[in-house]
Amino acid sequence: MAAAPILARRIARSGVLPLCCRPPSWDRAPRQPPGLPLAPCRAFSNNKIQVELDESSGVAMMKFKSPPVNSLSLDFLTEFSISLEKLENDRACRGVIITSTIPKIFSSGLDIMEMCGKNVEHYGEFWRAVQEMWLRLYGSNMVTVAAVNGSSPAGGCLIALSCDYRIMAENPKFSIGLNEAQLGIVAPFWFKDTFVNVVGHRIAERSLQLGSLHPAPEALKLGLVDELVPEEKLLEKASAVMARWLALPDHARQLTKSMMRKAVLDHLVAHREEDIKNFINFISKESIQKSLRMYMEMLKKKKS
Ligand SMILES: CCCCCCC/C=C/C(=O)SCCNC(=O)CCNC(=O)[C@H](O)C(C)(C)COP(=O)(O)OP(=O)(O)OC[C@H]1O[C@@H](n2cnc3c(N)ncnc32)[C@H](O)[C@@H]1OP(=O)(O)O
Repeated sequence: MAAAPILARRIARSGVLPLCCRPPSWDRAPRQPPGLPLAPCRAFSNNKIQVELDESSGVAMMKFKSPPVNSLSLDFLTEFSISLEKLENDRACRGVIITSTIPKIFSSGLDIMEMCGKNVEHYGEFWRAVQEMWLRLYGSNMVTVAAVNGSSPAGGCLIALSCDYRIMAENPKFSIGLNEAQLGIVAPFWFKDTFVNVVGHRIAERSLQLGSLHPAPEALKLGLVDELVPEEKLLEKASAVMARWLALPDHARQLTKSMMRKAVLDHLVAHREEDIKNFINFISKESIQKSLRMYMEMLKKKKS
């Protein structure tokens, strides 16, 4: 029996406190008393995500490892939320770098198969898990850096947008954006708000209406990512950025982050059930199901 639905229900029941459930952490600087041997790396690896926490720096490396394309299935989202929760509650952890082990792909976004031909209960459970993941990531007290080492459409882009800083591999073949309109679906208001908060209203409106996927150099120009670096330098750069952000007192950075993001987080928290109903109604429409099936066929044809 699959564990994910049980875990998803467990998370859902526990409820999420955006920004964030653990106490403020200005007293949580990583502790490495001088003269002691280097603190060990603590690792936990589940099926789809691998996490390593370096206790000496307080930085966790989170790597997506769900072939072929790191699509955000219910299982993946559940694992992601649990991993974030574990790190959030770990006093040794102050920051997380998110990247992928799959060559050329950061994440292909929400798993389209989770939105095709399933029943209403499944759609509800799936959408709650999508919300949960975003509330935890966007509302995290940790410093979050996305090291985008491949293409990152739709839900993959949302993950990057929800981080504090985005570094992308400078390969023009890698693209990023909220391309939902190309699938005949609509990014929900909290995807849109997250996007607007990063790139501003005009760029977000044009990009969303066109369902654009921006090659890395264009993404940089639009401010969708903060910098581009050669792929082999991506993790080194992410660590350097992380060190700069962690040099500030946690409480000042966290309260500032909360001030910037609170309205958008509160909006979803206040309308969570309505948002789930809206998703179920939308995705259950035969016309939407047809669009998604056609899109999946198009992906398969592209291969042959
Ligand atoms: C009111 C609310 C309304 C609803 C809101 C819903 C919001 C939705 C958000 C989303 O995230 S929707 C998903 C959007 N994602 C995409 O458009 C990406 C589609 N995929 C691609 O463009 C490419 O696959 C890729 C990621 C660029 C990788 O290309 P590559 O050539 O390396 O691999 P492929 O041969 O295309 O794919 C391999 C394999 O994986 C399947 N697959 C790809 N993406 C997805 C996905 N998102 N979900 C499920 N499956 C996916 C693809 O079909 C191939 O399968 P097989 O043919 O091998 O069986």
